[in-house]
Amino acid sequence: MSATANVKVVCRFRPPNAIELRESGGETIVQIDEDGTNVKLRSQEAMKGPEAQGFTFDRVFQMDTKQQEVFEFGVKDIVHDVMDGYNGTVFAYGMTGSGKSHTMMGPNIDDAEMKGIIPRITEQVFASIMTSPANLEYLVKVSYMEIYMERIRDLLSPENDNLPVHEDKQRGVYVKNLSEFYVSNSSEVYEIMRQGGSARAVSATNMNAESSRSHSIFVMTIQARNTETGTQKTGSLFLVDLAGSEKISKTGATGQTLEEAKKINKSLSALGMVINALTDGKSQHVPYRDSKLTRILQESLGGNSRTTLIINCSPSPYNETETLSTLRFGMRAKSIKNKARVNAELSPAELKALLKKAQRDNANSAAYIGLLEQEVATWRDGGKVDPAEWASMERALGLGEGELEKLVGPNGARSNGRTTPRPLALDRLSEGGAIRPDTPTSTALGADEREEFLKRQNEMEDQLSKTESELSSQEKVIRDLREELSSLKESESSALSDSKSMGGELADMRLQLERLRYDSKEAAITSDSLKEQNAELERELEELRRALADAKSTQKSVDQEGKDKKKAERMAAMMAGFASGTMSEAETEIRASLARLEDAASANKALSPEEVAAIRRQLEDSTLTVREQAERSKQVHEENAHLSKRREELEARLATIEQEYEELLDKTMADEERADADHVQDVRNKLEAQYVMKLDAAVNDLNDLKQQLELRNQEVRAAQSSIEQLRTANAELERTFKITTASIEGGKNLEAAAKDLERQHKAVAQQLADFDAMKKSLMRDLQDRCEKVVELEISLDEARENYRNLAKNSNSKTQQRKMDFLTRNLDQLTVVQKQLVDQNSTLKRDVALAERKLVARNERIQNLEALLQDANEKVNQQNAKFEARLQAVRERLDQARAAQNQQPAPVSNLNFGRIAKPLRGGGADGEATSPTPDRRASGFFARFGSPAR
Ligand SMILES: Nc1ncnc2c1ncn2[C@@H]1O[C@H](COP(=O)(O)OP(=O)(O)OP(=O)(O)O)[C@@H](O)[C@H]1O
Repeated sequence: MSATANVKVVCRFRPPNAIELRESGGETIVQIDEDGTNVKLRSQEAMKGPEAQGFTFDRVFQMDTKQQEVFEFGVKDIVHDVMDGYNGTVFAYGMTGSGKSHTMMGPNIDDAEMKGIIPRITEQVFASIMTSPANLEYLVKVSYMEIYMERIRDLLSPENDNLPVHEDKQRGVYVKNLSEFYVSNSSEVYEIMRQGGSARAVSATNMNAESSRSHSIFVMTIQARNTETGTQKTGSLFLVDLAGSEKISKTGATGQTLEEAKKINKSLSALGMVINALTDGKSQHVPYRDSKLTRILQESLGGNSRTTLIINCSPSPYNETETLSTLRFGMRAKSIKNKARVNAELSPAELKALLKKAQRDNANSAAYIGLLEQEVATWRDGGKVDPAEWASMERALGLGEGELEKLVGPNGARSNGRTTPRPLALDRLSEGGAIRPDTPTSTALGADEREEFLKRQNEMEDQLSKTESELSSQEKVIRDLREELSSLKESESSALSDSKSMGGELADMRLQLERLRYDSKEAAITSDSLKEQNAELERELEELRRALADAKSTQKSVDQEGKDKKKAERMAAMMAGFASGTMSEAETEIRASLARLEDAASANKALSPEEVAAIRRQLEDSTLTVREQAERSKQVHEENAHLSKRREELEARLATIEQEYEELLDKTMADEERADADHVQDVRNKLEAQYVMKLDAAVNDLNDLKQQLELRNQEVRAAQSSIEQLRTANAELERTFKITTASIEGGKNLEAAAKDLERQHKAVAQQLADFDAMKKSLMRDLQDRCEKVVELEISLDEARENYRNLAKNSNSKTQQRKMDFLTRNLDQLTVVQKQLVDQNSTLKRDVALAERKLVARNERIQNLEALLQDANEKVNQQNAKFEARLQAVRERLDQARAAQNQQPAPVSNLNFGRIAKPLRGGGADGEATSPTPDRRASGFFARFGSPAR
């Protein structure tokens, strides 16, 4: 039931790929002989030794070999073996991108032309079941796993990571907890392949856009049960797509891909070591346990398996080194010897027969032992036993000489020329029970010890796997955390850099703000200083004005002094005129009367009544005259009052004119200060015209007034002289009256006359006193008026002088100088004022500019502050996000920690394959010719009590 056979090795070259075409222009270095069994690379021609002849394999496939052809020659037979209860292995080996996956699975499992070996095997299995005898019932189950980063992962339940490898007496080496799906047709297998394939670890490298980063192992277990005999055979087919060996320099692997490459290369080198140990003929120990791959393939390499190795190679010189290495690997593997046997379980009847036989054998052995013990006892007692009497199985069984040999054959055990055959039933039993090859470690152990060893080993594997799982989940958590941390660090660093740049901007802005504030302050200071300068200049201007006004007032006071002098002179002249008045006629008459009275008195003679009457008349006349004069004086007084009023009006008008003149002059000066020299002349001309007009009017008024005053003066003078005359006449009369009084003392008539005269004299004296008082007041009044007239005349003269000065219009040198001085001053003032105005306007412009800038900068500052606020908000938001992410990471960490202690339940999207579906042989070799669904599933229905059976 067992047969030793070498590993079958086939070699397949693929067409050059794009990189090779680019690098080597499609050149190939492969020579395959006509038999299609030997391949020689170009470099081998120059070699010496065995490799110079090339490499010989069971078959070498050209670049254009079809998938079907590879299947037909390479693996089709294995399908039959597996269905007969043998284990089978097909595995593809080669550098990355050499076509392993293309060969094993194919680019598309639904493409009849391109589908690879695994789908074809699947179809072949179900086709074989269809053609197998009807008394055979099959159960087909599949598993799909990968070894990724030295961890076994169930591709049909990817959450089952890091599964442990176990070994026991019955099953040999197997993966514990690997999910198995019962399948009843190719479609279900394809579905499983698709699902498992989608879970595989694949990455793009420089050498292969879809590089397998794991070793994938598709396991198909076929259990065939003979429904008649109860015999059961189980064959497992391992379809292995190894990850490709790769040169890091070529694949450009980095990071995780580099880690994967390291693990891939390590496990492939472990495979190479196992093959070396198996083939060098010296090694006592085969290092199966050095990697998960070799551990799983333990049965396939040097064990209970019929194995085919497909080495995939590149034909291009670009990959010649790798191809040579692959070919050498294939050559070494070719010499591995496997001892495949049928994995059969005996039926109860067979077991019974065997038991019976064993019991019989046992009885024979007991008889033989009895004979031996007798012989031993004789020998021990010092006796001798004749050689013909020696105990033998033949004697124990009562057989004749040589009959036993005939019975057991030449292989029977011989001891000291005695045949001691091993019981056939035991052989058979031991064959059925010990179907697994012993592991190197356990070969030296007894059966019980070996079992104990395996049990212990499995426990340790479980622990190891658990620890590895924990470690890996810890590593995953750590990796995740590191990633989170790095992303958080990145975001933190970006936030920091943002914050820094914003801080920089903020600092810049603050600096700008500071500078602006400083500029603004400076501008304010400059503005203040300019204002001060302006005020200073205005003060200077004011002082100049004041100086000008002082000069004017000084001029005025000088003029006033001259004016006062002139006034005094004129007053003296005017008053002198009043002093030399002529006597009036009445005064003369009175004086004549008085003279007569005095004469009469001196002559001491009495006056005649005529003379008294004459004097009386004269007195009455003089009284009348005095009255008239008083009346006249009153009128003059009234007229004077009227004139005074008029004069006051004129004075007021003159004052107004002067004031206007002053204002005009000031205005002109101010205008002159502001206006150009041309304007000064215009204004001056206008002023002169106005002044001349007003002066003419004033002169006319003054002339009128003067004339009137002259008339009044004359009248006053006349009245004064009459009064004087009357006074003199009155005095004369008094004197005369005294004389008359004295002369009348002698006569009574005279006494009365004298009394009467006395009364008259008193009345006249009274009148004269009144007249004197009136005269005095008139004189005072007159003096006042004269003063005013003189003042008016002086004013008039001044006005005239001014007028003349103005009329001369700078003809006067003094005036010219004054004008020049004033013009210079005015020019200077104009220049200064212009400068000030310029400065002022420049300053105003600057201030306006600075204010505008200030406003703009304030706006910018506000904007920047708003930006800053935004940035702060963003930073806060980022911080909040960061916190939230940190919290999430913490939660995930907690969850991961909590999950560590819980074994995840297998999850699969596959909604079939969990219940065994036995398939009945199609009966092509038996009574039935065409399979029917009922027949195929008969076992299933039988098992679940279906009425179909
Ligand atoms: N015999 C062939 N004919 C045509 N194209 C092929 C052949 N063999 C491989 N290829 C193509 O070469 C590329 C690489 O093949 P594949 O992925 O099977 O390589 P691999 O050995 O599995 O690589 P890796 O070890 O990196 O997974 C694929 O695009 C595939 O279609």
